[in-house]
Amino acid sequence: MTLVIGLMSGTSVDGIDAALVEITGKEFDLKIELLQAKTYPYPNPLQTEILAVCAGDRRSMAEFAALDDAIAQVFAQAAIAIQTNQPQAELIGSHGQTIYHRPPGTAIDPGRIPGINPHVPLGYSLQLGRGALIAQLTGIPTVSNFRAADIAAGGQGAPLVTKVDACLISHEQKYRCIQNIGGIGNVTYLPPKNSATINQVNWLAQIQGWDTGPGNSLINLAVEYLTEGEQTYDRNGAWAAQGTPRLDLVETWLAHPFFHQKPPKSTGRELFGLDYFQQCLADASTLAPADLLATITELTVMSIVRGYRRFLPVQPDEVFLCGGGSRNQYLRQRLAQELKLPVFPTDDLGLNADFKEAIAFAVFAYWRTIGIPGNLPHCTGASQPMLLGETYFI
Ligand SMILES: Nc1ncnc2c1ncn2[C@@H]1O[C@H](COP(=O)(O)OP(=O)(O)OP(=O)(O)O)[C@@H](O)[C@H]1O
Ligand SMILES: CC(=O)N[C@H]1[C@@H]2OC[C@@H](O2)[C@@H](O)[C@@H]1O[C@H](C)C(=O)O
Repeated sequence: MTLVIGLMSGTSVDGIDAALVEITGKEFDLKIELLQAKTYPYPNPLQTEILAVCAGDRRSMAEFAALDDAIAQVFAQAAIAIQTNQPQAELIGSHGQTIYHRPPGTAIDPGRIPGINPHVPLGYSLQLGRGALIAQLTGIPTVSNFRAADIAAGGQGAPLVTKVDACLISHEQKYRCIQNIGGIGNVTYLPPKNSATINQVNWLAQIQGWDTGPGNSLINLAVEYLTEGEQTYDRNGAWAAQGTPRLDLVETWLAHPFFHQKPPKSTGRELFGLDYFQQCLADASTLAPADLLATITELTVMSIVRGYRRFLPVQPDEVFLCGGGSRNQYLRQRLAQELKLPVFPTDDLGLNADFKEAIAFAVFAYWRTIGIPGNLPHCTGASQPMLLGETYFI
């Protein structure tokens, strides 16, 4: 049994999810017990700084390094706090804060540096909150920078949780989808374990996972816009539920090439952030507030539904939600209606929907120390299974 802390802050940039877990087993016998879990909100000035940098504001390298260390400090504080009245953890797995994500095959600023080809064969993903400082401040060995190894092998570096989902919540007979609705959405498709013909390698090869597009990112931006910053999200989807989605606009927005691209695929705030929201707003300028929110929520719903129909070999028997969007009742209801399927939170499988990603990074750190690869290469597009993360000892 190993006691591990998982730390995650996602694309919503709302705070650090910390999970203290007991881990036993390895892959197919992997078991976790959640001892303590809490979200520690970012201090306001730090959140503002992160959002500004994510949105493309420029900083000097000295300021950038200071931001890296500021994030590491609040992650370390979260790791210390989550152990209150608990036994001391042996290991930390810290995802850090994604500041920038560029999938392979995409290049920016062509020709910005004369004589340099901007088209390189690898993607790029930057998470701040360096593990070295977290290890130093907590006195606990820390694994971080989990996406780099998958990207080095030609992969997207995301979504990574696919293999953790496979090991923890697949079913013997049923086809399951595990849908995360954070800032961005991502799905894990899990065929029944007994469908494997019949060894575990074949079963793993049938699993799929990709980023579905926006989760709550556009919904949050819409609420902030409509309330002039007074509110940051549509609690339980209550506001959207009062509106009617404009389906023609949803269809227009679904024409975006990302939704048509075959997996492996990943995305971030770079694609579904402020610029994209402003384009949506320009299309929807005449809509009443509730209709705007219903329409933007419908985009998340239909991007998920169409993705399943287009890319899955077999439609799921049941869908489980995680991430903050699993608490949006309107969104959940719309998904269930469109999919004509039961949709539950992963809590119903014994896996806390709010902390599943933090738990996953505890598992990745644990796998790193016992030498088990964390990625499913056919899902991320990497050439091979990779040990994920860099370990820092004190
Ligand atoms: N009760 C609720 N009703 C509606 N939406 C909610 C509720 N609780 C949380 N959310 C939404 O969930 C978001 C946070 O989700 P989560 O913490 O899963 O995101 P994240 O981890 O930052 O994202 P990602 O998975 O993309 O990295 C909030 O910003 C909000 O939009
Ligand atoms: C680059 C990055 O941080 N991606 C996140 C983000 O949030 C959801 C989705 O986009 C997913 O691809 C990923 O996180 C999860 C934990 C993953 O890698 O599986």
